[in-house]
Amino acid sequence: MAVEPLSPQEIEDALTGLPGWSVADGRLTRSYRLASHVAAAALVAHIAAVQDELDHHSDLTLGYDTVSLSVHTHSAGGALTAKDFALARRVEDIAPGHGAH
Ligand SMILES: C[C@H](O)[C@H](O)[C@H]1CNC2=NC(N)=NC(=O)C2=N1
Repeated sequence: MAVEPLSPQEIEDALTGLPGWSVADGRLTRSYRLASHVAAAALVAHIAAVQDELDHHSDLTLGYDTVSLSVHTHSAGGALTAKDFALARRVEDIAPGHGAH
């Protein structure tokens, strides 16, 4: 399925519904802080499952007590698309259950 790049206005509008997320170097990105390394690793595993479900994958980085995501859409030439924002919204849904903030 072809997925279209979002316009700058569409990106701005989508970001207003995603506090904590920003666009850096053309990628949609957010970092979370967790209570421990194991808690952070559990969030990574949960995000990985969501990404497989959506068939859309971020660069996902595990730190000591942090998890960072950075995503754009390869199949749209690296543009930001609705798929990136759909993933961000799903991650926002699950992150609080891991104590992420
Ligand atoms: C074949 C498979 O559907 C594609 O490779 C998917 C997998 N995950 C993906 N993730 C991201 N971020 N962009 C893509 O274009 C993409 N394409």
